[in-house]
Amino acid sequence: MAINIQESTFLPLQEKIVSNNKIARAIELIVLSLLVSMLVYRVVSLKDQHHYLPWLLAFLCESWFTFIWILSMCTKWNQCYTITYPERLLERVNESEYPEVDIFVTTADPILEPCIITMNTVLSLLAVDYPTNKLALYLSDDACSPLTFYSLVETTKFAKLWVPFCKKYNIQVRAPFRYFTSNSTSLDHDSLEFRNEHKKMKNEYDYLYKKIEVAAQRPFTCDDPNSDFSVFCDVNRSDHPAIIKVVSENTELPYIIYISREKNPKHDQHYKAGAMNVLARVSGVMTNAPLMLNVDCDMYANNPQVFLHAMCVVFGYKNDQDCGFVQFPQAFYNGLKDDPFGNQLANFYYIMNGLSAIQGIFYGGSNCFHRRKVIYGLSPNDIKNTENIRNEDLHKVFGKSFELRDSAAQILSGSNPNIDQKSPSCFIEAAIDVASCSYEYGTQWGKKVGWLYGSTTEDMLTGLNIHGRGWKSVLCSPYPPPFLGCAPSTYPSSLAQQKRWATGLLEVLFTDKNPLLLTMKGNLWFRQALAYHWICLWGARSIPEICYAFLPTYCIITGSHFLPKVNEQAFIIPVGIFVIYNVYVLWEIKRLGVSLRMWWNLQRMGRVTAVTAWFFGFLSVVLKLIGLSKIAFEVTKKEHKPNNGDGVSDHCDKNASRFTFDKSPMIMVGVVILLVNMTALLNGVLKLLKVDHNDIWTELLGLGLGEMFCSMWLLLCFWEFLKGLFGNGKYRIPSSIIWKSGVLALFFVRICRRSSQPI
Ligand SMILES: O=c1ccn([C@@H]2O[C@H](COP(=O)(O)OP(=O)(O)O[C@H]3O[C@H](CO)[C@@H](O)[C@H](O)[C@H]3O)[C@@H](O)[C@H]2O)c(=O)[nH]1
Ligand SMILES: [Mn+2]
Repeated sequence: MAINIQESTFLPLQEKIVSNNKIARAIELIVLSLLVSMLVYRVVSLKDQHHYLPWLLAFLCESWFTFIWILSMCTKWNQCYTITYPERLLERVNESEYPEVDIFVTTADPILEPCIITMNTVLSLLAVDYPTNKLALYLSDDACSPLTFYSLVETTKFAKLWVPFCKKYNIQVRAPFRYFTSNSTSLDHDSLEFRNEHKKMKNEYDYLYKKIEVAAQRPFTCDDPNSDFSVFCDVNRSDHPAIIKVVSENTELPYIIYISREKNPKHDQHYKAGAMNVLARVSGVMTNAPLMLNVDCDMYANNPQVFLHAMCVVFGYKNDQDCGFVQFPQAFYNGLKDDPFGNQLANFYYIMNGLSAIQGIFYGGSNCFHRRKVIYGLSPNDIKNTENIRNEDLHKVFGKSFELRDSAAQILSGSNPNIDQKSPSCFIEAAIDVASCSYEYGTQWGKKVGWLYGSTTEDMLTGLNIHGRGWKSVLCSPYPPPFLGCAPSTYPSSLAQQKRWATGLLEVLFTDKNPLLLTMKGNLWFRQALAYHWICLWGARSIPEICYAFLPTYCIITGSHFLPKVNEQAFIIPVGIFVIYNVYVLWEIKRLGVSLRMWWNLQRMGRVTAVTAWFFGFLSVVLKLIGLSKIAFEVTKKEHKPNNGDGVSDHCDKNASRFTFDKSPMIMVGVVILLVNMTALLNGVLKLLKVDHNDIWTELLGLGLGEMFCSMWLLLCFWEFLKGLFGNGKYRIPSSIIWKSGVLALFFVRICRRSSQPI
């Protein structure tokens, strides 16, 4: 794929900009030294304590927090980002030299992931600024739904109008459901012709929308055995043969192929990773493009130049090694104001730019351009001669399909992959073969090649493995945001997502791709390994967070201390940490141009998520490790609000950011923390009321101001839960959960009381 660009005579296609990070580093070092002082203080003053337990626990938790602080500091130490210049690419590289790209879209459930959303993603990708004949779009449908197939067929018809329309008028937003909302349709073209065509497009889209909506409401009939839909008759989504259909081979559009891989309850399906591997193989057989882009079904292309930006990175380095994959950020179009559930990833900014200064951004599962050879397991500089690749070896790695072995050999040897100009439908049989359940047995799929199995965050594991082989990766964040998706819009779905992430991330550490192993045995950089630990330990962080959250109440109830008293000099240390840390995070967030409210939400959700979703993630990994349960990939619900012209309906809905609750036990620890803190505060206040005015200061000191403050802070963090105790309908925490938590809270209080009695 290398093209001859004499770098010296041309301006670069991409540039790495290093940003000044001195102030942030200084503050982080100050916080670190305070954390260390706190630990030292704890060791030194342990002998003066009457109650060892809280002191010891606090010491352990704070050691852990310090460790996490060091991980994040190392990740964020240098900050840089990449900018790309597509106009230079257009000037310099002839369209015919652009590499082919296979586009993968995955969907798993037409109800949780409404077809119309997936189809908008498909349309936005079909219409990108890139030569049509270089693209093939594969839609993987894990639900084996005739509705999805039908929608794709109908969408293809609409695309024949939509794609030329977008290109002719250089439309900026090419997902119709976003385009036809009043705020994005600025009608930049004023001509009568444009207005007519615009109107026509709107009607056609509405028609498509109706058709899909109507089809969703009635079951598919099996009257005509010759119809395209007959294969879907009475199909059981978890037990059916592979269905692969070439929906379009017309040259006006990219190739469009529908895939529903074979499913059989006897075989592990490996969820999304399994789907991705089938996509890799089927596309390998059919089009074998050297690059592949993968997106989640809700991540539509919001910037029509996104492929050009990606090519700037692909062509922008002399060495392929510098760019194993190009990741675009995950941003959301339905993001609620101020991110009440803390799931829009804004606070990742500095971590991401920090990674860019190490080995490169993590693979995020969507919005990523991969090199096929990297996915096929090559290491940098590991281009094989075709003669060296023995057929037997290929067999062991890629499986028995001749077509796939041939195409893989082309990729591995770096020879021009497009010798074969046959159309995809010539390979249906071969494609069905490689989409079968048993195909992977005895091969390296999921182990060394393709998307790796063993974690529900297959993205993290796969990316880690790529970095482990010594590839670097690039984060590219052009404006407007290249992809926009659907963030979970309710608290329960956000919880489920966070739990899946915490589970999958922690699972990564227990595979043979553990970052430390890869640093020792492979080519993962040490600091990159630290960064991987920072993210993979999310689930484990729940334990110290929970312990720490119980300390203030324990101390208040038992009359003991886990923080220095106000009249001690050391009191300044925790106060310093608290103040500096919070002001620092606020400053970080402010620099991103977001509100104070968002800062509060993120900091609050940091506590809440850790003790709820992350804790359950931790538990599921423990259960898996001791062999008691298996982990499933629960798809998050994508909301499609039919826009009635305003397009911003969710933002106007005042209740959208209110917490709703379902029966999930995940929030239980949070409720217990809330209840015990309320008890402790009440306890403290009652004690104060009883004492004499003159003694109030001594009493306050005795109670421990630090502990009282922590307790109050926690109450504020769990404020939404407090509202949930008294809310109505879906805004109320289910009584069963309140009762169970109440019992646990009482139990805790009793233990505290008992341990405070003299033995
Ligand atoms: O059995 C499955 C399960 C899921 N999916 C697809 O996987 C994608 C991601 O699922 P989603 O429920 O949207 O998960 P998110 O948490 O939003 O996704 C993030 O986190 C996942 C790992 O947990 C990554 O796989 C995703 O790429 C990343 O965007 C969707 O397109 C699904 O259709 C499948 O194809 N088959
Ligand atoms: Mn998603």
